[in-house]
Amino acid sequence: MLEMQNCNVFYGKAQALHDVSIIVGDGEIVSLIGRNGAGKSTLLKAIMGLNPIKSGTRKFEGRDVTNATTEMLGRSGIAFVPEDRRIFATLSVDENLRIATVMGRKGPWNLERVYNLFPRLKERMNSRGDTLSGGEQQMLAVGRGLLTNPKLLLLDEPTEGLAPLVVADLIKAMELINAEGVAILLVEQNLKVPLKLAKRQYLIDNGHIRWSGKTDELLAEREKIEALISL
Ligand SMILES: Nc1ncnc2c1ncn2[C@@H]1O[C@H](COP(=O)(O)OP(=O)(O)OP(=O)(O)O)[C@@H](O)[C@H]1O
Repeated sequence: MLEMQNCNVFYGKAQALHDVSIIVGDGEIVSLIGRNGAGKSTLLKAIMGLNPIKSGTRKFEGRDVTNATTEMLGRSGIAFVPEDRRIFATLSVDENLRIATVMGRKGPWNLERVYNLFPRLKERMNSRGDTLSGGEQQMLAVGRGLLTNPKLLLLDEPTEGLAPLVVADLIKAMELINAEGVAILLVEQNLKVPLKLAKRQYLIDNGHIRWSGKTDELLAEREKIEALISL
């Protein structure tokens, strides 16, 4: 579905991604793991067209979309849920969601289905964005992404800083979303959630993909991998 090949990304003169190649197959959940500052958000933004790719290629569903804009990539079916969630503080939960329905593609996800997936959002539908807990904000951000009816959802550290019970709810939600055929590229700093959800993993460090493989291969090399992400 998504194929990034030999991508190089710079901030000014500083190179943030070096020859990064990553593939997400149809309906797959793939994780991108790495410590603080490793280049995870930079790669998600490069996939979404928010960071220019200086050299390398981006393909989506077999088409070369290296030169596509963020809007074009969104219309093709990629949605990005950023780390800071970008909730509209003065709008209610319901208003935050309705705005996404205006921007979205046609498809199976609608307001009712998002409220079914996250009943807590329904309970809080009239609450302002700035009164939500971290977990509620994350649910809202994911719900908003879904309302664009993506084929691929890019999630930047969705469980960071959340209580274990909320993380468990989000894991269930991600499984349900994936069961509906939506592929997920999940960025996390530690292995906990990726090991539960993803069948394949990439490890990024200092802008380089240092390791990639199946989750059971990762488990066999767990100590080495944990050393790479915890330094
Ligand atoms: N807008 C920017 N301008 C300049 N340098 C940046 C910018 N954004 C990120 N960087 C640098 O690029 C490198 C990769 O940062 P990035 O945010 O992609 O890391 P990350 O793995 O997502 O980390 P985190 O877990 O902190 O979000 C870091 O050295 C960071 O300082």
